[in-house]
Amino acid sequence: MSKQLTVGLFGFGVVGEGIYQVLLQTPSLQAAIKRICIKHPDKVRNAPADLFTTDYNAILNDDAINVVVELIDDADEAYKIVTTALRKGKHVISANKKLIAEHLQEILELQEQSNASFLYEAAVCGSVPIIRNLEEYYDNDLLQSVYGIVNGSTNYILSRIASDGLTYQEALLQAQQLGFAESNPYLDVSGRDAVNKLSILLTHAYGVLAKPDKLLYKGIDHLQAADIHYAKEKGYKIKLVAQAVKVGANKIAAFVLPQFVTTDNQLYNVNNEFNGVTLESKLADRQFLYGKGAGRFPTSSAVISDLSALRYQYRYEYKKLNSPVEHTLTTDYFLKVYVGFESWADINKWDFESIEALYSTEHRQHLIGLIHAEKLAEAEWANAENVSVIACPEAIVQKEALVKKSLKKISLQLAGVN
Ligand SMILES: NC(=O)C1=CN([C@@H]2O[C@H](COP(=O)(O)OP(=O)(O)OC[C@H]3O[C@@H](n4cnc5c(N)ncnc54)[C@H](OP(=O)(O)O)[C@@H]3O)[C@@H](O)[C@H]2O)C=CC1
Ligand SMILES: N[C@@H](CC=O)C(=O)O
Repeated sequence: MSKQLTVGLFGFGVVGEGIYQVLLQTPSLQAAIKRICIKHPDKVRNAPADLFTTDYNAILNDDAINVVVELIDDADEAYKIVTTALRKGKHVISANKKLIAEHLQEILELQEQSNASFLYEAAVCGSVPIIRNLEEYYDNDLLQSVYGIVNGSTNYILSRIASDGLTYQEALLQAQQLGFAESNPYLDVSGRDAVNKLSILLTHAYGVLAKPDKLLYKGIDHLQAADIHYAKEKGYKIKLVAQAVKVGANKIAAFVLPQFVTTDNQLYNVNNEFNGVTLESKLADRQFLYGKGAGRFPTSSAVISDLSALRYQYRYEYKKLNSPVEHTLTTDYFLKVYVGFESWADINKWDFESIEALYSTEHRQHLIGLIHAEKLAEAEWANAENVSVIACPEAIVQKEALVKKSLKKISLQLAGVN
């Protein structure tokens, strides 16, 4: 890599403008932005007008630009930019988890051919250096689980509702105003952003390439006041948790669900836009990474770290994709879940292996039961607006444990459900 990094920047929004400001104030990085490509030329910008263009080729065809930093909010256009830049042999840094999760395999092949680096630390957990940690430090055979809060907006919303009594709409609006939410916040609240990040984590943790739509996920958009109330009563917090957990020899259970978190779980104290990831490994036991997961400067810090890594020709080696110990995803396990609903017609009780508790009030009911992960993933009822699904604190129940558990199981009849 030549001494000077000459950067073509795509996007001048929350993160793009942050990078511009940080680079101006950090000459030691020896990285200068030569052009900035944006979408709307008429917007007022806090930077000289002659830097801006709406023409991709002003960056992609400029041989003096050796690094493309892609920070736009349109994953389809980002795909075109990133793949063209790699084909042209430019190094690429991106924060676009949707693009990465959906196209990683193809981009890896391109990267191989072009010999350029493609780095994306900002795409998962903002300022928290989770990707490089998984890539460089943890062996996939020793890593038992990776679980945590990987979306800042939903954590902000849930925190503000629980601690300040904001409504869901008020809290979401604040997350948008503070620059945490995606341009389309449905990506955040539906759990899609978190599952995109989980898909990326699976590659770096276990060498598993899994498209996000193959993974079980639910968001926080169907939670109701009664669910928040139940959590408070029990002393829990509700968090949107992404998990990749070994459930058998080289088999990984991976999903994103709202979850009741107990006070002894480190995630309990991860609030607002902060993210936190717990890594469990055979030798080290439990380790915890914590930091801001969204916002202008936390996200910029990860992009800057990638820029500076280019100085020493850093590339992800994807060692675990080539590891002799191959890990695969499984959906053959059970989940202990809380399900809130209005009437029995809203759900299919026969999908549950067992129901161990049932509570009814005038307006809303909820049950706690065991359901096979595949059944939960396929159940249409579980996506209905008036149905909330929340994982219990110890969510995963393996098949082997179920045999013992069934001795204690309270049947549908005993729970009063016919
Ligand atoms: N905000 C955050 O905390 C984090 C964001 N990210 C990711 O970073 C990326 C950027 O997010 P953020 O800065 O928040 O988004 P913003 O919505 O704030 O900014 C998006 C920028 O992209 C530009 N843009 C959109 N489409 C095009 C296009 N076709 N060609 C050129 N420019 C385009 C917009 O141009 P214009 O200004 O003209 O409208 C705007 O400058 C996203 O992928 C996001 O998921 C990742 C981690 C954290
Ligand atoms: N919208 C995302 C931004 C960072 O990835 C989030 O809230 O986490």
